Amino acid sequence: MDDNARQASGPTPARAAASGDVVAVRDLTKRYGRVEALRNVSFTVPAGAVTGFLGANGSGKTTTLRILLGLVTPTSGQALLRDGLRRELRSYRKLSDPARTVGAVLEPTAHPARSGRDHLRCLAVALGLPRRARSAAVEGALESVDLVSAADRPVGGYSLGMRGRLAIACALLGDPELLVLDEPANGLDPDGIRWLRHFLREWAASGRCALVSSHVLAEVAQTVDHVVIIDRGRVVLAAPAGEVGAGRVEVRTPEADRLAGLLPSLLPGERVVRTGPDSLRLPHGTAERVGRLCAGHGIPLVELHTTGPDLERAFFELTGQSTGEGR
Ligand SMILES: Nc1ncnc2c1ncn2[C@@H]1O[C@H](COP(=O)(O)OP(=O)(O)OP(=O)(O)O)[C@@H](O)[C@H]1O
Repeated sequence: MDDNARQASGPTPARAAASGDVVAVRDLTKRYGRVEALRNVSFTVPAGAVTGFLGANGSGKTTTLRILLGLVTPTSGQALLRDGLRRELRSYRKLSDPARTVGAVLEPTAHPARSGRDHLRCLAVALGLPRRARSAAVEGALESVDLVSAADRPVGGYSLGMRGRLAIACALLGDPELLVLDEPANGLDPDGIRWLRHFLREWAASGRCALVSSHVLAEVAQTVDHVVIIDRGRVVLAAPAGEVGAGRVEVRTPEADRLAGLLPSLLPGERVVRTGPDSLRLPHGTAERVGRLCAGHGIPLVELHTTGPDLERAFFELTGQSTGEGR
């Protein structure tokens, strides 16, 4: 499908931006026999934002999301959602209106012989949507994911991207405040990933929020406002995306010892990290001062460069992955 055509639609801008947290995960531990899938996992998901839930395969993302959705019981701890009607945090099973609170895609499934529209109609009944609201909910969801033109075709003939979009349409049916998507970019082509990013940005712009898991950081890095990074069942970072992986200045010189000795007095207060026998790392914004300092003291520079904020680098450092993994 033409990307511009896809971008013309998106979630309906309906709600005023909400505030506060819509998810609070507190001290979640889950053991499967000897396997400790989660240990003391805690994080929150803010309203009106896309939160990326990132980690390598087997790090505990799906287990966390399944607990959040009441599908798995934790060994200890809590996973709470803001109840759509009562505006207080509750476990999924105690929500007064689960479909309006959270729409989720964990494992997309649809009967291959059924059309996308029929699949959504059946689900609208199963969700208990009022009869008079069902048709509008189904058509609205189809429009939001750009599937109107393919809605009457059997799902068996859909591409992977179309199936992914149908799964998101299912999650939209109850008009939820929160979308929970487990690895939605899996198997998507670049066009499909672009569509997903745009969809999520529009979704957040309409005042709602999403919790999106991925083991491939590059798929979601441009889209997320907040990140929660999980590694081997433990949260290693939870922060606004802009604060993760702050930029820095890398310096390489055969006279690194001499430079390191001069820096504290000439750049007071700046943190200097010795990264190797001939290399140093300084905070973002120090490059010009370091360059002048080296020129003034006759210190030869082999390399002086600034890197921008880099979520990807932070992700790989925190999870101990090499940059080639998971791609
Ligand atoms: N039902 C289960 N029984 C036993 N072990 C399980 C079960 N479900 C998950 N695990 C284990 O818990 C750990 C976390 O798995 P989980 O599926 O939550 O990770 P994930 O981050 O979602 O990984 P992926 O990206 O591969 O889906 C893994 O070691 C996994 O093997």
